[in-house]
Amino acid sequence: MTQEPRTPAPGPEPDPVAPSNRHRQGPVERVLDAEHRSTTDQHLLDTRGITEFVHTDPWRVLRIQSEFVEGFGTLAETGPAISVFGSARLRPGHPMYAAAEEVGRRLVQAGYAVITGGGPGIMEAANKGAAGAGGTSIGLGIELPFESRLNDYVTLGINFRYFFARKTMFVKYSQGFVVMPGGFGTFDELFEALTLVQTEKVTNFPVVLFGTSYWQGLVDWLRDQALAEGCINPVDVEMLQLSDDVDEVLDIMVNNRTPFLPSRRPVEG
Ligand SMILES: C/C(=C\CNc1ncnc2c1ncn2[C@@H]1O[C@H](COP(=O)(O)O)[C@@H](O)[C@H]1O)CO
Repeated sequence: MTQEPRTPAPGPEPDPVAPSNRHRQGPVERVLDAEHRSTTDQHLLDTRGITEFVHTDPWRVLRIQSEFVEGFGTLAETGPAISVFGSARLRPGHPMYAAAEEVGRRLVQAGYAVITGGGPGIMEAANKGAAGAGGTSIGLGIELPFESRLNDYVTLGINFRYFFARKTMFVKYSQGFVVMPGGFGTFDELFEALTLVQTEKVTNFPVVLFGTSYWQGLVDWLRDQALAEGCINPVDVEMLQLSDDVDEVLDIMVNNRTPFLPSRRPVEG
């Protein structure tokens, strides 16, 4: 048996573009029937289920982006700053702890904010000196597999998941590096700066190695091996300024003295 087509209900034809059918989804406006109307907020709040996306690289890119946004947003108005690096393991009572505290204090008195990795040891000492002098004492912490937290002397802190985002902040927001004795973490920060200066990604960027007896061996090795083998240029060794004297460190930083300027490039020919 064939079914008769349904006769439309009598009455006026519905107007598909009537104002009541116009529907906004964010900035976009569409004509939609009631069945297809929904808001972006509804989708956001209703949708659950698949959660694996939070462990994928595209999602990580957003987290990485958020670290840059947070870092730039927090530090943009910091004013002049110097980063102080050094061992997480040299604790109060070590002469370098006292020296780092003095460096932090003197930098603040010279008008700089002090930036550290926000951890214990030398980082804590530099933050302590800076905070004690009433200055801006910045700690850029890093998430580690073992418990780590910002030291008690950080007055402005940011915690990072990613080393590379954090390292960008040290370079972007400081005018120079003071590198106290330390281990692999300190070497990483030191060689990051040296590479950026060598490749002219940053200019006028003094790097001082504080503690001649600790660092002299590295400088000698760079000269006797790396330079002798032609892996670096003489100006690359000159980038490193050794000092045991806080006054001298201040002088180098304040006067922005980078000894290899104006041109680092090897003469052609
Ligand atoms: C070792 C312990 C905690 C480590 N906590 C750290 N917190 C923040 N930043 C750190 C930490 N450890 C290393 N860093 C970074 O590397 C540099 C020091 O590393 P090193 O290997 O000790 O030289 C330092 O400048 C930080 O930026 C528990 O005691």
